[in-house]
Order: sequence, then structure tokens, then C-alpha cells
Amino acid sequence: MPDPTTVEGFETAGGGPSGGVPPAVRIEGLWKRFGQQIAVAGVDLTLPAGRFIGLVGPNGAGKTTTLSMATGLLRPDHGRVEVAGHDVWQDPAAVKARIGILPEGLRLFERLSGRELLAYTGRLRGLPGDEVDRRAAQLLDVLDLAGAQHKLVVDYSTGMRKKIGLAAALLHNPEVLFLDEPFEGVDPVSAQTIRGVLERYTGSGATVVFSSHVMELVESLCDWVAVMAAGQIRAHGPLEDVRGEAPSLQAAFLELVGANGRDAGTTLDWLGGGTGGAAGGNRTGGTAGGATGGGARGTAGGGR
Ligand SMILES: Nc1ncnc2c1ncn2[C@@H]1O[C@H](COP(=O)(O)OP(=O)(O)OP(=O)(O)O)[C@@H](O)[C@H]1O
Repeated sequence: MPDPTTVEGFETAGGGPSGGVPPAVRIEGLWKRFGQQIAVAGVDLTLPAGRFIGLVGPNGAGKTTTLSMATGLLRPDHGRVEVAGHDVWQDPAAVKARIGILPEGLRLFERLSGRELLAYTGRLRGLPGDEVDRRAAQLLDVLDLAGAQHKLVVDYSTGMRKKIGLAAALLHNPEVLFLDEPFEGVDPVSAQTIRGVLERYTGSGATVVFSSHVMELVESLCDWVAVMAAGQIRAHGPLEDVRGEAPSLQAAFLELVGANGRDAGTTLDWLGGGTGGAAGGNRTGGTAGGATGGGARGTAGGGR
């Protein structure tokens, strides 16, 4: 098993928590509308440098739109974003040099091998060839892709694509790494590997900003979180502060986003798959076991 702690080259990543360092990201008055849909509705948010930051929110909350605007992939209707002290739209080259991005729906050069993709990315980033080779070899090894380095990217699995995308995003040793759902479609072994690489990276003083729906993951990885719903920030700050008195981040999240759970038990009274549900909901409609959602659940054992 490759050891994530053996990756070299991340020691000098700036943006550590020491005094005088600008925040990793400063977002002011950010708005974005798509037709009638307001995706981001006045976001003000300052993300401290040197932290492992989770951006969480329900589907459609505006996380991807916010991250796209923060990284210069999408122009805001209003507002501004600074990354590591540089304005994303006034000074895009300075920002792009300092960030790495693993976007949602990552598009890669499919007809390159993983190794060629990293070589190409490194040269685009202005790194000398031998340094690109050195870093690429280490990243491929640590991310357990060495055996697939000569395979075309088009033949990579979902998890392998995430990993090669992460390697490409890290190659130039950015100050701030933006990851949109980095663990989606990734098996537990690969997830652990990615996690080790990211922990090593933030341990050097760099910043990770990642979006996820998986609260347990955010709770175990992040020391700082922002909760988004309906295009706005509902809470932000150190993990313990956002969690507050709640037993878990998941519980705090549900309270913050006002998810007073729809009652699937009564609404989906036809759904059951097994004999209890099907007989109750659809076929006889009046048996004792299926007369109500609650009854169906309460008597499922007896019906079988
Ligand atoms: N290109 C687009 N055109 C039209 N509407 C869009 C576009 N991109 C996003 N939206 C809408 O903006 C809102 C926010 O979407 P966004 O993808 O930012 O949310 P999200 O929090 O990332 O959601 P998820 O967790 O489901 O990925 C949604 O209502 C979405 O339908």
C-alpha cells in the first residue's frame, strides 16, 4: 500500500495560519442567477488559510455554483472573490497559479495516458520537465495509479479519474485546492489514500476547500465548515462551533437547513417490494396489514 506521507514537494505551499497571511478565499456579495433560478443569493464568506474546509448543503443549495465562481470558471452577476489576496477576475493569472481544482463532472484529455496527462499539465503550469517527472512519479505511486499510468484516461474507472484529476490539481503545489465532491464514486481504499494525501497537504499549511453531502466525512476531515442552503450561507466557522450542542454535524445540518423530513412512510404507501407492501398498497388495499403506512410497517413482520 503506498504511503501518502511520502509525497514530497508540498512543503512550501503558502497560506499557512501564521500572522499576516491573507485568507484563502474572501467572497463578498456574490450573486448568480440562471434564468428565473437564483443559484447564489448574496454570499459573504471568508475562508481562513491553512484549514481543511467543508462546504456542505442539500442538493441545489448553490455549492457548485459558488465554487465555480470562486475559481474563475463562472462569472458572477454581482460580487467579488479574492483567493490568497488576489482578485479572481482582476488578476486571473495570479489566482490560477495559486489554485488547484477538481471540478464536478471533471473533463480530462481522454486520449492521453495518466502519465502523459500529468506531463502535459505540469508543462502547462510552467514546471521544468524533470521536476514534472519527479512529482508525477510520486503522485502516481501514492495514489496507487503507477500500474495504470500508461493506460489511456478514457479507460480509467470513475475512482481512477478522480485520482488522476487530483494528481493534476496538486502537481504545481497550489496554495488552495478546490474539490467538488472528491470522494464520489471512490472506493474506501482509494478514499483513504486520497484522505492521506489531503491531510499531508493541509499539514504543510495549504488550504483545502471541498464540497460534500457526506456529513460523517466532513466531520472527520474538516476543521472548518460552511453550511449553504437556498443560495445562502446558513452557518460557518470552526467545526465545533457549527455543530454546537447537536450530537453530530448531520443533526446540526438538518436543523440549519430546515429539513423537517418529508414523511415517506405515509406518502409512499404503495411502496414495499415485499408481499406486505405490495398487497397493502396496490392489490387488496384494505387488508389489516396495508391499510395505513404506519400499520403496514408495524405489521410487516406478521405479514411475511
Ligand atoms: N448552468 C445552469 N443552468 C441553469 N440552472 C443551473 C445551472 N447551474 C446550476 N443551476 C441551478 O442552480 C441551483 C444551484 O445549483 P448547484 O449545482 O450550484 O447546487 P449544488 O449545491 O452544487 O447541488 P448538488 O449538491 O446537487 O450538486 C440549482 O437550482 C440548479 O438547478
